[in-house]
Amino acid sequence: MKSILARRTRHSKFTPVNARVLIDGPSELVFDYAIPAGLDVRPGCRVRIPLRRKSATGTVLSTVEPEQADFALRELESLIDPEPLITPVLLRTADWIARYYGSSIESVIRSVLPEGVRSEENSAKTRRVAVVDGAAPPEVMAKLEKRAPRQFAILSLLAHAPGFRLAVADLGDGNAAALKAMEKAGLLRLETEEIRRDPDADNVEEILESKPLSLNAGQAAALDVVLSAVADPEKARPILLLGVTGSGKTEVYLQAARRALDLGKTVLVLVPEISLTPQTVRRFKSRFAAMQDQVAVLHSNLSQGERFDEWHRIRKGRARIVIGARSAVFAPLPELGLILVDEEHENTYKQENVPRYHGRDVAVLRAAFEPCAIVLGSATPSLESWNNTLIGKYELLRLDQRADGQSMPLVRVVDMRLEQTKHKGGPAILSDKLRTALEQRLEKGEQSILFLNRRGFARSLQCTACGHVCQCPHCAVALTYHRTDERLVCHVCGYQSIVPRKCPECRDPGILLQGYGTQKVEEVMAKVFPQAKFARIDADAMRRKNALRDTLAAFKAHKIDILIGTQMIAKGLHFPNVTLVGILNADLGLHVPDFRAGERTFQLITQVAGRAGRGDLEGEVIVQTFTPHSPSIQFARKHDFDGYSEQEMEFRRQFSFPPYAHCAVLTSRSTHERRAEFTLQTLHLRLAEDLPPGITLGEVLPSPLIRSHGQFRFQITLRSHRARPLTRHVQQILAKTTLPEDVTVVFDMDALNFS
Ligand SMILES: Nc1ncnc2c1ncn2[C@@H]1O[C@H](COP(=O)(O)OP(=O)(O)OP(=O)(O)O)[C@@H](O)[C@H]1O
Ligand SMILES: [Zn+2]
Repeated sequence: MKSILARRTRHSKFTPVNARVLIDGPSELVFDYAIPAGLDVRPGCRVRIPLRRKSATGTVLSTVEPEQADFALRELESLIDPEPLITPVLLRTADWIARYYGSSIESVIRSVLPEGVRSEENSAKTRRVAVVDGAAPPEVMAKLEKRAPRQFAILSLLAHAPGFRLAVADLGDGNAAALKAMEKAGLLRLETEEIRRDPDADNVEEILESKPLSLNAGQAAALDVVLSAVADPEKARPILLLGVTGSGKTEVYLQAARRALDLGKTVLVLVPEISLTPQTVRRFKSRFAAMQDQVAVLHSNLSQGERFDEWHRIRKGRARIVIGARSAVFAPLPELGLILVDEEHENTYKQENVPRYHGRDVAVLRAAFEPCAIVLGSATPSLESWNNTLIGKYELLRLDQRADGQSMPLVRVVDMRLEQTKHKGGPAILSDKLRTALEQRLEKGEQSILFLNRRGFARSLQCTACGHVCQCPHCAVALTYHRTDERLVCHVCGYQSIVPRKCPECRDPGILLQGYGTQKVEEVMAKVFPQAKFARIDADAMRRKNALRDTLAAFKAHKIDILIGTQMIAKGLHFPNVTLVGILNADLGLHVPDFRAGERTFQLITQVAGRAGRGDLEGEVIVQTFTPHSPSIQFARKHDFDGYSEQEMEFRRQFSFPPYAHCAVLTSRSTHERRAEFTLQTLHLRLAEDLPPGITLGEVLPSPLIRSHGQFRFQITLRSHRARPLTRHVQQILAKTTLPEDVTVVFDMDALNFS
C-alpha cells in the first residue's frame, strides 16, 4: 500500500501534477486525472471527473507528479467546492490509519468523509422566504385591506410571524404575483435561506443552562494542568484523568471546554456510544445552553440529510462543540483546541469492521497532528493508557475522592458456592443477602439496580462446589467448551483437553456450564417481589426507538423501583436515589477465552458499583460470585485500581500480552469449513517464512465462535513489540496471496475482540 503522503505535493504553474481521485460509489475505484491549468486542486478537494462516457464525482486523495505513461490522462472537469473538504490534518490521520491498521486508504477516506456527507443529493436545502422589518403602519394596512386583500393577508401573517419572516411555500399557492408586486413596492423583501435539518428538532425536552460549580482542590489542580495544555498544546502530552466514579471528571471537562471556546477554539467530545451516555450529552448541552445552536451531535442514527448539515456546519465553524461516538473523531472542526475522550477504556471505541481503528488512539494521534490538548478520562483506565503514563508518554492526573464528599459505596462480596447448596435444581440467582437488601430498599422507597452481564457465547466449565474453572495450563485463560467435539480448547495456544466428568480440583460431580440471562432474572424477581415495579434494559428490551430514554426517565421519576440490565446500564448514569446495586453473576465475563477478561470484569464491577450512593444517601453494592478471591473482584471491592493494575500488568508482562506487545488477529471466513482452515494454513506457512524478528506467530485455530452468520472461522494471533513491522509483514503476504473466491481474510490490529 502506498502512502498518500509519500509523494510530496509540488503544485506550481511549472510542474504539471495529476490528481489521484477516489471515485464516489461502492467499488473504491481510484484513477489519476490531469489537472487543467489554473485550477487550484488540493488533496481533500471534491471534484467532478469524466468516467467512461459519463460525469462522476470524487475526492482527491493526493496530487502526484505525472509519470511517463500518463500523457493520455483525461482532465478532471471541475472543482465542486473551492476549499478541500478534508483538512490536511485529517488526511494525515487517514494516511496513518491506513498504514497502522493495514486498511486501504479508500476505506479510511470513506470513514473520514462518509457517504451522506459526500453525496450532493444531500446538499443543503434552501427555500425562499418573505421578510419584513415589522408590522406595516395602520394607514398602509387600511388601504391594502380595501384594494388588495391578498397583499393585506400576507402582511398580516408576516406581522405575527416569528422574526417577521415566513417561507413562501407556507403562504400557499397562487401568491407569486402578489409577492413580486409587494417586493417592487417595497412592502417586503424576498430572500433565500438555508434550511437546517436539525437532528434534535423533535426533542421537546427543555434544556436549562447549568452554571459552573466551584471546584474542589483535586479538580482545580487537574483543571490547571488541562488548561495549560489547551494554552500550549505543542508542549503538552496527552493527559489521562483517572478519577474514581463520581469524582467530578465531567465538571473538569466542562470548564476546560469553556476555556478552549473562550480562546476561539473548538472542542470535540467523544463518548463510548451516544445512546448509552445520554446524561453526558445532556450535561454538555446544559452547560453550553446559551450557544446551543453551536453544539452538534454526531451519531449513527442521523439521516443522510441531517448528517450532511451537521457535518458542514462543523466544517464551516458554525458548530464549535461536537459530541459524538467513535467516528466523530473525524469531525472536520477547524481550530480544534481540545479533545475529550470520556470512558476511554470502553471497547466501543474500536471499530469492528474495516477500517478497524481505535477511536481513542486515533484521537491521540489527531491531537498531536493538530496540535491540540487531549484528555482521556476514566475511573478504570485501559492498561494500554495506564502503561503510557508509566513510560512517560501520557501525563497522569488523579481524582481520588468523590466530588461532593460522599464516600465510595460499601461493596460486599457474596460467595455463591455456599448459596448454590440452598437452591437444589435451578441456578441460584438471588442470594439471601441481596434479597434482604432489596427488601429494605423497597420499604424505604429507595431504588436499586440489578446488573447481569449476559453477553458472549463461549461458555466455560465451572464447579459449583469449589468454584474451580477449567483453565489452560500454558496461558492462564479459561478453556472454552466446544459442544460439537466435546472438548475444552485454549484459544490462545491451542491446548486441548477432554471434558471432565468431575471437578478436577475437588472431585465434585457438580461441574456445570454457566448461564442465565436478564429475562430469567426479571421472571424470578417478579415472583419474589410481586409488589415492586421493574424495568429491564438490554438489547432485546430496548429495540423500540426512544425506549432507553423513556425507561431512564421513568427510573429517574421513581416510577420504577428496580432496574435490571446488562452493560447498557453500567456507565454514565447518575441517579441520586439509587442506594443499592446488585451484581448477579460477576464471574460471567471472567472466564471467557480472552486475556482481557479479568480487566473487563474489574472495569465493569467498578463502573456498575459506581452507580450506587451518588446522592446524600450512602450506597451499598452486593457482588455475587463463585470466585470471591479472584483479583478482579477483590480489587474492585476496594476500589483499588492501583492494586489491580499492578498484578494484572505482571501477568501481561509474563505472557507478552498488551500493553507489553501489540496483539493482532488474522481471521479467515468461509461457508466451507475446510477451505477457511486451509487458506489460513497456507497464509501461516507464508507468514512463517522470513518472519521479521520480534514477531510471534500463533497457530491456526478455530475461532471461539467457530461458526457465525453461516460462516466458519479460523484465526491466528500475532504479537509484536512494534506495530508497524507486524502490519507490514501481514499486508505483504496478503498482497502476494490469491485467496479462494469464497474465503475472506480479515486482519485486526490491536484486536479487542478474539471471538
Ligand atoms: N466541585 C463540585 N462540587 C460539588 N459537586 C460536584 C462538584 N463536581 C462535581 N460535582 C457533582 O458530583 C456528581 C458526580 O460528578 P460527575 O458525574 O462529573 O463524576 P464523574 O467523575 O464524571 O463520574 P462517573 O465516572 O461515575 O460518570 C455530579 O452530580 C456533579 O454535579
Ligand atoms: Zn493455552
